[in-house]
Amino acid sequence: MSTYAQQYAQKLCSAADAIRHVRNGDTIVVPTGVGEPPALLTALSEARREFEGVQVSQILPVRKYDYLDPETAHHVRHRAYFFSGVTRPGGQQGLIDFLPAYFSEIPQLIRRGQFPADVVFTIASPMDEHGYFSLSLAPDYTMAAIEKARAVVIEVNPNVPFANGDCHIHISQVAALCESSDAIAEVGLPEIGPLQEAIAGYVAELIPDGATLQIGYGGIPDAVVMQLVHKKDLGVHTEMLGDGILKLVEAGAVNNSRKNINKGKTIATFALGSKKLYQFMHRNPGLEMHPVNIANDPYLAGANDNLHAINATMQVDFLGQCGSESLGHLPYSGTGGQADFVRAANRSNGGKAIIVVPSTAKGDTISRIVPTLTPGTHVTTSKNDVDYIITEYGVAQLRGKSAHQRCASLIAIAHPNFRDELRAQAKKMGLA
Ligand SMILES: CC(C)(COP(=O)(O)OP(=O)(O)OC[C@H]1O[C@@H](n2cnc3c(N)ncnc32)[C@H](O)[C@@H]1OP(=O)(O)O)[C@@H](O)C(=O)NCCC(=O)NCCS
Repeated sequence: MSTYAQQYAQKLCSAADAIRHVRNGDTIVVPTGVGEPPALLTALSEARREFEGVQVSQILPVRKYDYLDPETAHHVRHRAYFFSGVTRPGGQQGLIDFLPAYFSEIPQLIRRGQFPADVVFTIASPMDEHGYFSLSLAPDYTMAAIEKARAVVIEVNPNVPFANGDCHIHISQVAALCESSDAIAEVGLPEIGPLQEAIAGYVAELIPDGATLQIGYGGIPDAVVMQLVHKKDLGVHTEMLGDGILKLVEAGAVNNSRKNINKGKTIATFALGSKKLYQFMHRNPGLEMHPVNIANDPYLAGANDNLHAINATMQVDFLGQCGSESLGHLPYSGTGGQADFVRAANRSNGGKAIIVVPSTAKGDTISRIVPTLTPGTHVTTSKNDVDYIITEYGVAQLRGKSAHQRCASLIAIAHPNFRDELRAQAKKMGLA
């Protein structure tokens, strides 16, 4: 038996035993989305009443674990870097606190000790012959937390791909490990209707052959990629690797040949999609998974010419300020990498920062283009960063434009039912 295999055997235990590395008052850092380790979080949930003051910090939890029970929050409590469907109700009721940050800066906040990281719980691929595991599904802020943590506890699952990049941990760095074999959770592509198609059509017109893409989170960015399958020589430098990007690779639209950095490689920091996507990641020389301080760094991503960043928002005011993460004061998601990639695209030669938004919400009863953001709205993309806003009625290009010009361009792409009212408001505000 190799020394690595011996260490593996010594550290292997049940999930119930592995979680005993957690002490009262600890913060456990868990990777984004499907990087979460279900067996460890289930064991923590079962034993939660035996702990006091433990926090779990994560972006986008996928499964609903019992530790989220508000009755036991003084034992184990979630603290969100970004809300998902399972944590949003708790966030909106004030039961789950959140940590505002740019995704690219979470590793730095962890390294500086401003975001605590005492223990890491992560899913991992099986170990290779050199003693390494791949944290391919989400190296994001997890690699920084591993440097800082007292104990790294991993859940080894044969369904986790062994991907390339800076996403590996050695057996010598692991305090304990357990094994599981459940399928990795799958997240399908959203339904694409006429509205999504219309917005995606405008976006596709702005993207030239040879562009490098960042595709954001939400229904419309996914719809956009379907209209890019006939483009040529596209590159990918993104935060989230999803099935949309896989479709572009399969269609031959992506070859990364015209990137200025990481030529020939697709770059991402977490994956969320189908089993097929996870299999595509396995030992794929055309893909590298990197920590988010690399993947989302605006200077690095923006070193690629023609970087086109496509992200979604929920509300846009007359200056172009985007509220992409809350509904008024109620948290909905988080900043994620939106501002990172808007800034990256603004730095890139020939780049474009594109924000997509349906013109209305709630069955055409609410305009998403508004004179001022709803009080309490968290601003995700600022007026100085915003560039293209696209609705199903067209494109408003805002960067370099005055307040009056921005207001007129945004009203022109608002839903027709709201345009007169918005013009009247603009007059009152001295913007028309
Ligand atoms: C904005 C964001 C939440 C979009 O996700 P989405 O699922 O496409 O969001 P939707 O536009 O469908 O809106 C979500 C819900 O809020 C409602 N909503 C949106 N805007 C609204 C508004 N202005 N007023 C009232 N309700 C609104 C929608 O109706 C929808 O409700 P429903 O689920 O009951 O239908 C998501 O893109 C995000 O979190 N962005 C910030 C992070 C980011 O961009 N990261 C990029 C790198 S991956």
